[in-house]
Amino acid sequence: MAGENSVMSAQDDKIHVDRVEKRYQVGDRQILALRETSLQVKEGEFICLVGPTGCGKTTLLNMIAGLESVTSGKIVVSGKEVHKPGRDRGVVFQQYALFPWLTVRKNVEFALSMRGIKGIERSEMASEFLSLVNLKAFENALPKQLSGGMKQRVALARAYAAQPDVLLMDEPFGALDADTKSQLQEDLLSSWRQLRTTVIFITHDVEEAVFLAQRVIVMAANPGRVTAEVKVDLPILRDHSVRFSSELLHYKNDIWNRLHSQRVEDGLI
Ligand SMILES: Nc1ncnc2c1ncn2[C@@H]1O[C@H](COP(=O)(O)OP(=O)(O)OP(=O)(O)O)[C@@H](O)[C@H]1O
Repeated sequence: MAGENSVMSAQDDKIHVDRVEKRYQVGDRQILALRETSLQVKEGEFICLVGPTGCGKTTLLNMIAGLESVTSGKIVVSGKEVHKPGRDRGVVFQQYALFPWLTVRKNVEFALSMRGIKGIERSEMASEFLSLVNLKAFENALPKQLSGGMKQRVALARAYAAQPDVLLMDEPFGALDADTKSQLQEDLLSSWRQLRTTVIFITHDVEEAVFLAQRVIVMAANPGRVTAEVKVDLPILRDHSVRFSSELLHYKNDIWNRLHSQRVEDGLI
């Protein structure tokens, strides 16, 4: 792995993906979805995974979530080997997995109930998380009355309310228009600065990856693998001005070039 930031001590790691491989059997064919892959993520770090379709981003995320098993190697989160899903790891998908029969507030309160929080405390905490994603005014609406961006905000509030140690996000803003997407990116960063959850975020959008991440993991397909890590040294406070800065453009071009040269090297173009 061409890692600029791969020297990290094991005790700093919140997530340690250790020589993990994933194979799927499809009929009499074996698919190597992820070739031996290692990755370390520090507590409170925000990393993005980028790469072409089929490079194993979702597979890797699902294995960290415990939704998929590893074929070999191991994944350790907070010092414990992952064998199944757990409340320490929250997942946010592209499709907002909300309960359609519950109001916005009840959707968020549900996550708090799962943590055993009841009564006034639950109600107050739900209000805080709804304010965090700017949805207080819509707390009594049902999901079907909301736009895509608003539904995704509810999904975020619910994920935050579950207070996972690790937030795993699979293209959560992929289906949104550009304006809503930028707003949600800025909101996500501002919530992350407050909550300091460890985040792994998948995206196809290189600009989104650079804007959000402290480190971008670049992947390639056939077989799925990590080909580079790029440390993003942009200010921790990233607003609109950072989005159009020459520094961001520099990182964006660097990652584009890496993705492009990998495709050339793999004989795909
Ligand atoms: N359940 C499955 N059974 C068989 N093959 C699978 C399964 N899930 C994923 N794959 C294969 O594993 C490889 C990696 O898939 P994965 O969905 O992880 O890629 P991805 O990088 O997330 O792609 P995309 O960007 O299109 O979402 C692909 O070749 C895919 O076809």
